[in-house]
Amino acid sequence: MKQVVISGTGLFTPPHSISNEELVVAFNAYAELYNAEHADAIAAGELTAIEGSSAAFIEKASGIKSRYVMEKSGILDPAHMTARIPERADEEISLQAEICVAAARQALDRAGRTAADIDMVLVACSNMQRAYPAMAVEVQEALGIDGFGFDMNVACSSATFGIQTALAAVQSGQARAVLVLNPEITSGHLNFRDRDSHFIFGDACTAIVIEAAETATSAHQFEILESKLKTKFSNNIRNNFGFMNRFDESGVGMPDKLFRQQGRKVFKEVCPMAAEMIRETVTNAGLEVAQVSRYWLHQANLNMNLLITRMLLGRDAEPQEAPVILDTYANTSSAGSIIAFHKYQDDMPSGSHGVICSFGAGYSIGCVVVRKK
Ligand SMILES: CC(=O)SCCNC(=O)CCNC(=O)[C@H](O)C(C)(C)COP(=O)(O)OP(=O)(O)OC[C@H]1O[C@@H](n2cnc3c(N)ncnc32)[C@H](O)[C@@H]1OP(=O)(O)O
Repeated sequence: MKQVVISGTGLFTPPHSISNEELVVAFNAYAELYNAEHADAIAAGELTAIEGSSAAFIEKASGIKSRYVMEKSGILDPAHMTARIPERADEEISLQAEICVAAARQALDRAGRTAADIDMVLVACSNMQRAYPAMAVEVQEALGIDGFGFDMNVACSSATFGIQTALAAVQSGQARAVLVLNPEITSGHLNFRDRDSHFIFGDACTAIVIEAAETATSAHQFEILESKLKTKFSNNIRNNFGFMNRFDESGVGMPDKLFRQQGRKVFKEVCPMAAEMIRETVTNAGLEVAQVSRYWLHQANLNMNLLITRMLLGRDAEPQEAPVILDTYANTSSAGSIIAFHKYQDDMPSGSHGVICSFGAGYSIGCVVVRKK
């Protein structure tokens, strides 16, 4: 089988950061406004008052201290509680394509490649800005890539599913090199009025170049040794937003058209599945867990990652074994494990092994075992 490598990665980080403290001030002001506005109904027991949020709870429950967003003032306005980003004209590049291009240029540079070397563009993420044309085709045009592109959505596992799709395309000869992009503007699906989840997500975009090892020239190559995907249906992470919402207008814009989850159930069910998948994929690669020196895990929740590595290693992971980026980026959905991979790979010696693992809505789990060249 043809050897395939990840030859470069890129990261777009949005310009604005919001600390837990800032987010909580906005949420609590919103809660006060809501409670005052509905005081009579609350007193009559018809509505429940909204309780305040707390920065200490957020950090303890999730490990998140801050998050990056595309626009900050609207999110922190208690009377608005979502980003203010004007719609662009059809003639302008769309916002999601723009952040793809920024991340892609970095990844191409790092891979020592140009647009002329890429045959396929995959935009793989949780939320697409529009129904069509495919975001990947707009990115392809913006970068001047000949060939083809398409979009795919496997929620938080979109990047690893994208890597496997790219791997298959290179192995089959469909593409010499593939650009996989994960533009996560998660502030669009996050309900900033929901106390249980208003702190969870942040925005970012990652890019990955995948190509045949025999022609790769990059100084940052990771050979893909094995990749494994799994899905199992669950309603515990769900968002009912979609093109059929308008058929039942009473539901348009309701909270179920945004991200919602049963966080405790997700925690309990997904951690063992992820640990098992990693073990299986490492074994399929002809390795033992002890031979893996780095885990670039999905960055949803610090406690999940601590538990998964403990299940695998039988001890607590050292900080460098499972790098954390969710403290400053929060959960960036599919981009999270790739941000960790992008930021924490240069110190690895040639021949060392690592695992990229994502898990999320679906449920979906993707696991990729790599060896530093
Ligand atoms: C895999 C993915 O990417 S999906 C997206 C992210 N999903 C995940 O991270 C799934 C994993 N789940 C989790 O990490 C956790 O369930 C979290 C972080 C979401 C929530 O933490 P939990 O400890 O489970 O909080 P839980 O909802 O049970 O609430 C615990 C208490 O804190 C309170 N609480 C909830 N939100 C807040 C808040 N913002 N501020 C203060 N207190 C709060 C609750 O009212 C509850 O109080 P009680 O014990 O008096 O009833």
